[in-house]
Amino acid sequence: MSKPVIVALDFADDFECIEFLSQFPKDTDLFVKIGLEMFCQFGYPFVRSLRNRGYKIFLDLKLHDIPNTVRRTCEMIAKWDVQMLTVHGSGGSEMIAAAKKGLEGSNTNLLAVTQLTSLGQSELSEELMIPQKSQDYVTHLAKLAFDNGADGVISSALEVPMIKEVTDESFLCVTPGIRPKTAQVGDQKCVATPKEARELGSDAIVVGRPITQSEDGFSAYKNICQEWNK
Ligand SMILES: O=C(O)c1cc(=O)[nH]c(=O)n1[C@@H]1O[C@H](COP(=O)(O)O)[C@@H](O)[C@H]1O
Repeated sequence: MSKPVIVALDFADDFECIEFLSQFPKDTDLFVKIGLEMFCQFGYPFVRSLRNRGYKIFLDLKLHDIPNTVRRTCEMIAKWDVQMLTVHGSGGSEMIAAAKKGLEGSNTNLLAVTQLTSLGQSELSEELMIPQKSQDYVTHLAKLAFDNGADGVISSALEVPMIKEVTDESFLCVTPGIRPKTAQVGDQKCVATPKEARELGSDAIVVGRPITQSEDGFSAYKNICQEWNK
């Protein structure tokens, strides 16, 4: 099975989103990411409607709360038949384990966010006062997630080899911050091309604006899939 290109549906309204999706032929095996922006506006009915179209869903809610609240939230999401869900790894061991417990019996992969790809070393040390080097912090959070039952992490592609080394080959590394050579980097600090991500061992890539803001979203998607799965 080819590894997925997950399309991040970060749209301001559902009409724009549905219009974007209408470019894709019905038989496209689409894997989409629903993030906070769309979920806050359209909630579960939107998730269900995309699932009913046969799309695979990465529900990117980046949960971060006390373990009890996260577990109860995950128990609810476990009924939604989504393929991936995110929590923040920095929520700690108990919170990660509680999320996994909440998802018990479902097919939802639990992914922990390590360090956001929009944060560089200076934000980490100067703003968040985290003394570790960024790479050490990421591998530490990845190991914490692994040890507490997560199925994988969200990280930069550049960090995948280190993460696989401290966890396991089967531990999923899902990587945003993907930019084909011709695309604008924008607010992302840690970027890689689809080819680089593949060579570094990513299990799936998350791509938003290079596809959703393109004149021809379907072609952009196909080109990225081609480079990724070569
Ligand atoms: O959890 C994520 O998906 C995520 C984590 C992270 O560290 N960086 C990151 O960019 N993302 C998401 O990945 C997507 C990237 O979108 P583009 O930068 O438009 O390709 C957005 O939906 C982000 O919310």
